[in-house]
Amino acid sequence: MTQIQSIQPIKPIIVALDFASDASAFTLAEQLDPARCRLKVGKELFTRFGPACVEQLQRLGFEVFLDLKFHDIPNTVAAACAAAADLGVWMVNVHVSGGRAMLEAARDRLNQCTHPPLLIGVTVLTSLDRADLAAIGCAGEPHERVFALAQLAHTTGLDGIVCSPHEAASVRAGLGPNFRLVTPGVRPAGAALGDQKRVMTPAEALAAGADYLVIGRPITQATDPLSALDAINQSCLNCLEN
Ligand SMILES: O=c1ccn([C@@H]2O[C@H](COP(=O)(O)O)[C@@H](O)[C@H]2O)c(=O)[nH]1
Repeated sequence: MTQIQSIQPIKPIIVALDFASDASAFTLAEQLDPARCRLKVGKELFTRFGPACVEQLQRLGFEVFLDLKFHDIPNTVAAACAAAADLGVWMVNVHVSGGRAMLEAARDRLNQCTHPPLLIGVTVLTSLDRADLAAIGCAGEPHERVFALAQLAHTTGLDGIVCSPHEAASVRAGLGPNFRLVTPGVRPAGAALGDQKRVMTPAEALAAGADYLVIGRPITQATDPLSALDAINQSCLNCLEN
């Protein structure tokens, strides 16, 4: 398999802790190893349990991706990004469709922070296909819109984007090895897709140039989440070695 050049990290998996109970999230986190994965706190966990749950996961030694997908007027998004930096998270994200001024405001505010998190732009949600985009007035293929949004994120100084693995190779080729590609929409072969529409396996996503793979239910809903993560990590290792 040809490895597309990128800044592949040693631990590409970000486990999405989408739980309604903080006890369930922490029970899983306490079994996981911060040397082998990062964690993602999204809207459900954060809305129920707030910054305290992020701090508790960081105390366990994990780097946390705060996935709140900020999308608002520039002043509001910049302030929210500063709040995320104060929380000490590793990565934070905003919707690129919030526009140039919003992206620049977020970038400028984080540049003033001592330890800024990686600033990542969400392009086209992995649950959307061409028909879904058409229904919200966006003509064309998802990859075309992803690439246009990726270019805007790149020119406004973001550290990378969220896209599906399907767009990773073209964005990597167009925007170079240092632009971080974070891909949800990742499913081990045979796993249920759920609401994801633009999907690849972990090895395929890495081979396409993804840096970080966001994986939730295939790990968190598995009978044995640790074995599921180990198997995915092994498939990633095999891919990176080949
Ligand atoms: O385009 C996007 C952006 C974010 N997500 C988030 O990733 C995880 C995926 O979870 P799975 O259980 O592996 O489907 C979830 O937290 C989403 O909010 C995404 O899926 N697509």
